[in-house]
Amino acid sequence: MKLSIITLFPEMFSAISDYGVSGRAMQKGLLSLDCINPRTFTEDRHQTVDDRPYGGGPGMVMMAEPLDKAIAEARRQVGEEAKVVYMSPQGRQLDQAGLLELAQRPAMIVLAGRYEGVDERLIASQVDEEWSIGDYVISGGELAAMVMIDGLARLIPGVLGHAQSAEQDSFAEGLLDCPHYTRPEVYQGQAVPEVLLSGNHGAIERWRKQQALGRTWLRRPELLTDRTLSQEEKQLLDEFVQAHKQ
Ligand SMILES: CN(C)c1cccc(CNc2ccc(C(N)=O)cn2)c1
Repeated sequence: MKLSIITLFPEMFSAISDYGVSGRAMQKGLLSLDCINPRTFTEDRHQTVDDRPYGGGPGMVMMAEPLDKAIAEARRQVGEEAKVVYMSPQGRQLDQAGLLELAQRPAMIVLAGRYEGVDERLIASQVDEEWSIGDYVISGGELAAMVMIDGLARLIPGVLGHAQSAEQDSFAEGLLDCPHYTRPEVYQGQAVPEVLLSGNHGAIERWRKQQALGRTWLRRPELLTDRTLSQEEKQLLDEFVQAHKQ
């Protein structure tokens, strides 16, 4: 996937280009990231990219023209058909299903706004989709863009080895994750659940599924209403609930 990011702070993106899964995806050429700074397209001495809001009110608004020119340059880089995505609290809430959709795209232009937002005329003329990482405001769209890019990077075929594969992500199944354990077998007097040491892969798979269902029921029951449970899953959850109520 070819990504072009419109941002006043390109250096921030080293956090995903220089580390981890997203960094490796870029090294493997499975993901490319290029940042374009709207300040490059200003003509005044102060390189002005923001100004006070019409109608008054706190803060500043990003001006349309430098962004328009930056997006035009981005289109030249990643192709005219790339969608322009704007990170904002007013956007569609990002979830694992949304990441799967985004990961299918060959290219994308991501607009990371600062201040109180962007001139609405730019949004109306250039933005295809608004996405939000959650119902809260942070100081800029950059961290939101990096969260989204990190999440979609691991879903790009070939990025994760089969050993880490994202298909088995519990969230890919609409459930919370099961508990995980590693050495030592006993830590501060707490032993690893016997089943995980049994080598019985069927029992281990059932236990993990039961734990994922049970923890979802305990912590995020609303996720279960959107999900039809198989007969076996219903049984596993009932067993968990009975044991929980003892
Ligand atoms: C209305 N307003 C303050 C605003 C509008 C647009 C961008 C920004 C930049 N900050 C962001 C960006 C995204 C998210 C998110 N939840 O994805 C949270 N904060 C702020």
